[in-house]
Amino acid sequence: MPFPNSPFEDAFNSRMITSLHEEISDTTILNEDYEKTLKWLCCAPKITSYRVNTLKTNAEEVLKAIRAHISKVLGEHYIKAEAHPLLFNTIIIGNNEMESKSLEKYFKEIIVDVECGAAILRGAHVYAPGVMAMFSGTQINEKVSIYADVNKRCKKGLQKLYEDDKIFLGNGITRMVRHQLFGDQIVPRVFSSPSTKLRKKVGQLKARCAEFGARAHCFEADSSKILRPQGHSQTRIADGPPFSAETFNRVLLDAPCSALGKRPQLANRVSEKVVKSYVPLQRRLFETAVGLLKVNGTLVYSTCTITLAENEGMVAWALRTFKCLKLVKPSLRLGGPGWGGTSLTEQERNCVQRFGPDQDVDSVGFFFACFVKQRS
Ligand SMILES: C[S@@+](CC[C@H](N)C(=O)[O-])C[C@H]1O[C@@H](n2cnc3c(N)ncnc32)[C@H](O)[C@@H]1O
Repeated sequence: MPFPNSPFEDAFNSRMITSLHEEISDTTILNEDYEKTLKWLCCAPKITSYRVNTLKTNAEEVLKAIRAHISKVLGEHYIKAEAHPLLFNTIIIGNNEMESKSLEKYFKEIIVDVECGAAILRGAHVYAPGVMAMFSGTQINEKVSIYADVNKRCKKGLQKLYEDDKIFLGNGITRMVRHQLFGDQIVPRVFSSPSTKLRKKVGQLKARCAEFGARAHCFEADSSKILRPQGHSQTRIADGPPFSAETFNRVLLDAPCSALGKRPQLANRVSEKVVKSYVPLQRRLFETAVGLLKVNGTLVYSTCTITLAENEGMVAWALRTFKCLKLVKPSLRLGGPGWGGTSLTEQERNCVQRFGPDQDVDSVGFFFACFVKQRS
């Protein structure tokens, strides 16, 4: 089947994307723009950007190494790698534009889940846990065609032709056989608890910071509760949260969000309740962030979603709620203006940056806004 025009089911309430939290909005996003956005979400970005660690090397050196690797492995001019025209530490690698439509299809098929399918479309190899079905008798080093199970109905371990809707992703060569993928018996798996995982992540982050001579203080806390109530004595940052008001010069609130900007999304069955659950959390985190920020300090709010409520809606709410905040326009502009339909003026909509189908850079869908805290 062809790529879908929307990652959502027919019953999906499109107003979840274009309406505001609680308030009624009359968003000016046109139906055709909305449809274009949904189609854009289904396909993979045409580029992948990498930020070069300039403490270790520079973009030119990395670019040379990448180009040499590409030409050795895939042949000259197969994939383009370029320096970003405006960001000195960024490299852009183009997607292989070879049309999967023109590929020969093999008799033996591999069915993968939609998450694995999305990763493959971004250039990943097929990873074993994502495989749902493989013909019985498939040997190592066999040529196979790979499809995504777009309706999420394939039974794990299926060994014959999967007849439900499936999207052709490309061809590959098998490196494992069925019993390695699915096992002969059910093997219990031990999952680490979220806090074990988090501690491991924190340990890795600290080690990376130490490698570059940076001092990092990492704390495990609910960030909506890390502002010390007024009247309590000042503490040192190293002592951990809660922190006193006006402690930080800069705050990056890369907020938990509905992540609807992820690309590609072949099928997304997110519920209305889940999408709506983010704004209250984002508001609580925002309130803490403003409290922790010093006067003249900078706050950046960002999401990787496309909903009006979590993006322009949050900015409009923040400007109404915190009179000390001034929305500023970053000098570098790569994204487009914010959507209409909130109390933001046109000038304010031109201060935020929204990344959608109309930008020169074909990124994932995301949004950011930059504020400076003034003396109230
Ligand atoms: C968009 S991600 C941020 C990713 C991060 N900037 C990075 O580069 O790894 C949002 C993160 O917020 C975390 N989160 C969600 N609720 C939180 C809370 N109440 N306090 C602190 N972190 C929270 C999520 O676990 C998630 O890791």
